[in-house]
Amino acid sequence: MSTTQGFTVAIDGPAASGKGTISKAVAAHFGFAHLDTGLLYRAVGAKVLLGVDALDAARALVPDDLDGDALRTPDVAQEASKVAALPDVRAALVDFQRSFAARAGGAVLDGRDIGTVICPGAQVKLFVIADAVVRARRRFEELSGKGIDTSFEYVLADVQTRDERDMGRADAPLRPAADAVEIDTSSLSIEEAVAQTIAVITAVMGK
Ligand SMILES: Nc1ncnc2c1ncn2[C@@H]1O[C@H](COP(=O)(O)OP(=O)(O)OP(=O)(O)O)[C@@H](O)[C@H]1O
Ligand SMILES: Nc1ccn([C@@H]2O[C@H](COP(=O)(O)O)[C@@H](O)[C@H]2O)c(=O)n1
Repeated sequence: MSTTQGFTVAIDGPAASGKGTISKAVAAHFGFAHLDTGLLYRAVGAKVLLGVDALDAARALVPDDLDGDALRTPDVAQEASKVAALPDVRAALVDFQRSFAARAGGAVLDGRDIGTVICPGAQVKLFVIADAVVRARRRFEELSGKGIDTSFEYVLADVQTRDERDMGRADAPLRPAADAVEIDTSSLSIEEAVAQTIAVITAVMGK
């Protein structure tokens, strides 16, 4: 393939599986733009916690709402996964994600339904998984490192509850696209996971 115009990499997977870390590194490697679509749902969830109606919040979302460590807490994550089960909220966020994917120069989007619903025509689809205890340990260490007061048990419960809700919802449930390549990061270093992903993308670009 001689151009990256409209080249889309869709990376889905359960909570804290490493998809954001991989996406950022891959975007930097290829010079693609990156959108962490979980931030859209987290931003809506954070507004709901402040008393705003979920659909109003989704419709009024602006890029500035997607910044800040305050969106990274387990409480906001839980609310994000509740609002993410509302079809109207999901529908309100589709155009923004598809416009991002279509931008010139290539794009990486990570989330839960990128390969199945948002960008079913993506040139590369990955499904990143890892053991739940490994994921919770990594996320707990990340949050502790940022000074966020939580416990491993609380983080594990957050990850497991969200996975169940995300897989069980009727609209755009978390699942791999039929043509997704699975990457299990349980016993991979970040460098190994990124290298595997770059190899998959490079192989597709060379076709
Ligand atoms: N292969 C790996 N080895 C060790 N730590 C990792 C690995 N991949 C990711 N991590 C760490 O695990 C944590 C979760 O990773 P990351 O934020 O990329 O997951 P995510 O799937 O994007 O999460 P979310 O569902 O919240 O969007 C981070 O602290 C990250 O540095
Ligand atoms: N494409 C997406 C992305 C995210 N969600 C929901 O948001 C929650 C938070 O996402 P993180 O990636 O930041 O963990 C997640 O649990 C999902 O409920 C989604 O539905 N679709």
